[in-house]
Amino acid sequence: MLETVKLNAGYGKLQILFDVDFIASKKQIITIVGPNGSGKSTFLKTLVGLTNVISGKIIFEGDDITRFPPYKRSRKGLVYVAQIDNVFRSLTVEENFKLSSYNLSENEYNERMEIIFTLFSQIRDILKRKVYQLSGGQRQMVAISLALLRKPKILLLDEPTAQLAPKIANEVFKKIVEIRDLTEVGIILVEQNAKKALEIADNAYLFTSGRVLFKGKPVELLSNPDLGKIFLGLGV
Ligand SMILES: Nc1ncnc2c1ncn2[C@@H]1O[C@H](COP(=O)(O)OP(=O)(O)OP(=O)(O)O)[C@@H](O)[C@H]1O
Repeated sequence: MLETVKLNAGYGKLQILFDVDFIASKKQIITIVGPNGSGKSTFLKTLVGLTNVISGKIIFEGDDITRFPPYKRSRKGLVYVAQIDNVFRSLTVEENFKLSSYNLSENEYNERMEIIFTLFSQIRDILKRKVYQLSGGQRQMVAISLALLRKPKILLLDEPTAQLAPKIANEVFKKIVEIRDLTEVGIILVEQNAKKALEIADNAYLFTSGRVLFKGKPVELLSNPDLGKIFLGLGV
């Protein structure tokens, strides 16, 4: 469904990603792990059109979208949730929803909100609250809900559990699993919290220095002493 072929990309002339071959499908969680600075976020940004592609291809649902502007990719269903500043903090939760849905009919809006309320039942109770009053976990749930409002086919999550307490982080991971199981959405998950993110994944990638060092089943990564210890600090 989404594929990159020998993708080379970076910022201006600075190349960060080298020959990245990658595949993601609907109803799957693909987790990308790797040390700091290995290009994980840059890869997500490249998928949504925020970096400079030097060569290679990005294919989404049969279309070559390598040169598409970001808005076209989003309209096609590639929706990115940034690590920080992913919500308007001075607005209420409901105002954030309304702003993100300006192009939806009332029916479409209500339909999608029902899905969101099913997945995130507590959102109903915080609709009138300003985002800056919410906990980190609630804020992250709102950010993911806003992305779901845009009817993604593939959701790109950049460290959704960053700065969250372990218990709250676990709730976010649970929600990510529910999104996979209850919708058709595919999820590409970039995480520092490698162990947990690999445990919920269907497939895994390990990036180092902008290259794919490993791709395969997460259990192989979790149980590989060299990869786990050296790159992920898993202590296996
Ligand atoms: N806007 C930018 N302009 C130039 N270089 C950048 C920019 N953003 C990131 N980089 C560089 O790209 C490299 C990869 O960074 P990236 O954020 O993609 O890594 P990462 O694997 O997501 O790291 P982390 O886990 O620390 O978030 C780093 O060397 C970083 O300094």
